[in-house]
Amino acid sequence: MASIRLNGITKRWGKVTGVSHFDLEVADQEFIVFLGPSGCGKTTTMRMIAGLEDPSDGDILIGDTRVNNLDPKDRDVAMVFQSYGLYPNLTVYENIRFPLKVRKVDPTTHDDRVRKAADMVELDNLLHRFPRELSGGQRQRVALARAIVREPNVFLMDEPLSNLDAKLRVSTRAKIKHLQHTLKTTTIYVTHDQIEAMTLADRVVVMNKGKLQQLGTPKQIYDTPANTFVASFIGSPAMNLLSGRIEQGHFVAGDARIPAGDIQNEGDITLGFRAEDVEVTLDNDATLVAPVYSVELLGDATLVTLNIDGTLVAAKASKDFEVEMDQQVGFRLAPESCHWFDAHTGHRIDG
Ligand SMILES: Nc1ncnc2c1ncn2[C@@H]1O[C@H](COP(=O)(O)OP(=O)(O)OP(=O)(O)O)[C@@H](O)[C@H]1O
Repeated sequence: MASIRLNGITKRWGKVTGVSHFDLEVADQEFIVFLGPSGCGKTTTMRMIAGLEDPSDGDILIGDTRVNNLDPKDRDVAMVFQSYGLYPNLTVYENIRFPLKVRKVDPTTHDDRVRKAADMVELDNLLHRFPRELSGGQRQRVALARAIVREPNVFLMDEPLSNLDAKLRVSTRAKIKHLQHTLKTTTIYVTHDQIEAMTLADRVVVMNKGKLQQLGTPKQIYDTPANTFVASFIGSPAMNLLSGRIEQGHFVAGDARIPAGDIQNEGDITLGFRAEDVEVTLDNDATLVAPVYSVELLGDATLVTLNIDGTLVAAKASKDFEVEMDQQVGFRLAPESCHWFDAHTGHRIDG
């Protein structure tokens, strides 16, 4: 078991900066997810922790050891990738056993360890098969078992679910969460899927353009996004963002006027609010009225998109809410559900 510390990690290739001054402390046994769009530096950061990439600046510590100069094999981390990386000519059993042979682990323990790891990912009756005889989900479970069998200090997982179909992704996600809970191995998991991040992580690291945007529990990131990037990246649908200004206690955008509560910042501002915090209504006394742009039945709710002065705004209504396209519907938003962001920097303003 181990903690991980990144102090001012930077990675440059010539003029390209992949990761910039990145600081992070991961507690022993913690499950950390790196989340961000393609190219934000998630994989590069993870590869530096694994030792597959040298940082241009900064220190990496696993436990109390500075590992910058250690080879990957000496860092005691096990990686699981999107592409499973299995040996096609070895059976499932031998694939799982492989890291034990490479590390010259006492051969008398191999059988026990392989079977235990296979059992954890429910592969115990497929041990004789070859990778070509397995489904994608089963192959990914072999890759997981091969990481587990080593009993490493740290798991590094890079988009391990990306090649699986939607249903398998959900069940394998639950398996990974359960495994980490059982094994209590410090884990860093890379994804661009915010649902994966929110469901798996103890804490999420949101990244953009090589920089850390916010570090927090899924709830902190969802409830108090640090800036408009995080606000627009987390949640499904993402937070609505409207540009406008504060005038006499109201947020004003075009003809729209929304009560703004206690916010003091007169002038340009960005208003953020979540779809589930909007009340759509057919009553006459709504804050404002706007035409319906689209209606989507989600099963447990109806997603109504309104066109507020050219900006599309998502609102979640009950599953029984019936409304037609282009119909005018009312919109209400409680001031306590408003998030405020600086119009220029995008940083959160606490009202
Ligand atoms: N060997 C390299 N040489 C130059 N630039 C690189 C190299 N590897 C990565 N980059 C750049 O560094 C940035 C971060 O890349 P990285 O692979 O870490 O992103 P990512 O967040 O993992 O993206 P994805 O989700 O697409 O895998 C990108 O702009 C990428 O083009």
